[in-house]
Amino acid sequence: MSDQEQQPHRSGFASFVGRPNAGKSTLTNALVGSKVAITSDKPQTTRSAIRGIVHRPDGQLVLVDTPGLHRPRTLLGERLNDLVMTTWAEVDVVAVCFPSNEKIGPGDRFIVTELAKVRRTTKIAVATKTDLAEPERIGQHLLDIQALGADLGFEWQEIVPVSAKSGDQVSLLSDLLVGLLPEGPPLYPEGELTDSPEETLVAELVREAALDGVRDELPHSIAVVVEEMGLRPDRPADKPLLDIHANLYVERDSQKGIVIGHKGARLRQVGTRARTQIEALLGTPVYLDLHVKIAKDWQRDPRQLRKLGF
Ligand SMILES: Nc1nc2c(ncn2[C@@H]2O[C@H](COP(=O)(O)OP(=O)(O)OP(=O)(O)O)[C@@H](O)[C@H]2O)c(=O)[nH]1
Repeated sequence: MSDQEQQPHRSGFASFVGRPNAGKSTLTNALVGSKVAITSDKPQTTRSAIRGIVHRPDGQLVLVDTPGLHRPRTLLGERLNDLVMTTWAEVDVVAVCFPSNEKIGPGDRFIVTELAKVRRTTKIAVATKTDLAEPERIGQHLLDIQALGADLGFEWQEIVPVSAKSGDQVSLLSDLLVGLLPEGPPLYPEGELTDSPEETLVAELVREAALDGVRDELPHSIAVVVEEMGLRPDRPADKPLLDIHANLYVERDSQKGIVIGHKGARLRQVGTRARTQIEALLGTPVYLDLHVKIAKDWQRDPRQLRKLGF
């Protein structure tokens, strides 16, 4: 037997956290090797806890993708922060992402201050987007990250520089994360990339398509709910068609106009883009029926929030 075969199998959960746009979703995708978490140039696109699963001979790493933590201003903001804190206490490892091309700021400090309160969980730091920074700058960044931990009274278990774009150090990060998990058998069947319901993934892809190119204030006001999803009956086995009916919720009439566009042109683009992504994900031709609805001030209304799945 080689050394590798004698190693115990490990399994557990890790969560990437960090301020908006820190590169958490992209890193999740790079580790899992398939598009399961959405990415966007717009901050705060990750709302649901979508998990990607890394299957390896020596371990299984379940990645829990949480929303960004930020100072709450609405009821939705508070719910999101609660969700984040609960997740941190439940997972084995929290990996805080600090983009290498940006200085550590008050947003990072806020997150790490909150994380420091969660005692049990192993904390590591990831310097993301190293392809966007010079080596000297990365060196300083790593020192700053270490100092931030020390300042808040703890030591990072690891500090790892990574580029999800170029793939540099991604497999090292995978090794480190698996090494930090407890011994145990796989938690999910092999081949499973995510345990989120397909509806959640579909809703996220529609939301991603709807966010593309819209004004900065709009992203926070869009929610997508998949009302119905199923294979169309009476289709030949070799020509399946998946029917998806989804509602795209905005808060105000003016936002509805923006999403729909002139004579519906923008909504058609959103539909086409989302459909292409969903087909690629599920491997089935899709008929996507998309409607825009107004849920007035849904971010502040508990009943609306529950209906929209928060
Ligand atoms: N050059 C480069 N860009 C990256 C890298 N990782 C992420 N990005 C880009 O940074 C932006 C934000 O990445 P995301 O993965 O969506 O960031 P996030 O932290 O999940 O963002 P939120 O969901 O808003 O919290 C996207 O435009 C990515 O393409 C990287 O390693 N190198």
